[in-house]
Amino acid sequence: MEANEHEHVIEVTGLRRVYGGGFEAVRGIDFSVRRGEVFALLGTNGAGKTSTVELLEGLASPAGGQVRVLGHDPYTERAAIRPRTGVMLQEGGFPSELTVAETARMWAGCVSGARPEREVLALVGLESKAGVRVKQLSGGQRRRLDLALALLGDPEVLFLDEPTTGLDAEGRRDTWELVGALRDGGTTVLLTTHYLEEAENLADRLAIMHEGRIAVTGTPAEVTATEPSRITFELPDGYFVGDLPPLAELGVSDHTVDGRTVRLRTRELQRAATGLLTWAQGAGVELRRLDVRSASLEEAFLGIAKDASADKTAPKEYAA
Ligand SMILES: Nc1ncnc2c1ncn2[C@@H]1O[C@H](COP(=O)(O)OP(=O)(O)OP(=O)(O)O)[C@@H](O)[C@H]1O
Repeated sequence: MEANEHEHVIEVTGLRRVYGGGFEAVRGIDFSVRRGEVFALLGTNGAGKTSTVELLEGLASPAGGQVRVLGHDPYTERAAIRPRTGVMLQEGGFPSELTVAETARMWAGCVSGARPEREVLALVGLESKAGVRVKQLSGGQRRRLDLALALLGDPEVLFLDEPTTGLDAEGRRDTWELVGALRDGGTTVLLTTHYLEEAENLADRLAIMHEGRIAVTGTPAEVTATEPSRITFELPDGYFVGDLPPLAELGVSDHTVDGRTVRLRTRELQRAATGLLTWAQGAGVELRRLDVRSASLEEAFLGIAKDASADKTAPKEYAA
């Protein structure tokens, strides 16, 4: 098939997953992932990320709705898509007595057209550990081995379930670089993560799940824009909050005062900051400890999780 960057490689509509005891872990979700995109699924603990990814990987069948991966149903047409996808599970569960190279070789035997194991071990920085038994690897090195195995088939679509859990800061950066390079090479990546910084760094688009539903979908910038920005400063000596220009007219939605420290929240950051600085200049005063910042993905995440608990009916979505 001709590579088309607008092609939806993953399409999920009305997807539901119900476990044996009747618990509905995924409650009708919709999203799509374009070719060559990195898409992150974020969420609170137990939000339903792994339950969703398992449906995309064809490991279980949905209780309702539909999944298409590369145009196929991953459960009933597993044979068609398996050679074109790579899966990194949360727990690889490989025999701990085998060495790293033996594990890769064993796994390569299950993958049609597998790359040489040395090549994938080099990609994840494990070539020097080829002769080491899996049980002697650190937790982070095991995650890297899991990733190497997912790359053996040179997949078009890569599923990464918490790829950097247990990695130190350097290992995490290395994995981000590798995922970035894979994306640049045209690989479509769907990942779950608990690290908001990871999603901010890697994801072209993301969805935040909460209690089986998607609360918001969009680019990291679109999602952070759902939360107000903040301006913090110290009141100049001899001034009170009442001396500032009317805050509502500057687009400030609320403010708090703690001693001399004033904290403003606004969805119109430029207008509020300009108004405040113009006032300070006019008054000939300095706003000490001035800090102006957009919401981080973490603030948006916390705000969305809180809102989603209060209102389960209206997911926010931005243009794909
Ligand atoms: N086999 C199962 N039987 C019954 N309930 C399950 C089963 N597996 C998961 N669940 C429940 O489904 C919900 C979603 O779990 P899931 O593992 O998909 O969440 P998650 O978003 O991946 O969480 P985490 O971030 O903690 O890994 C949780 O409430 C979990 O307890």
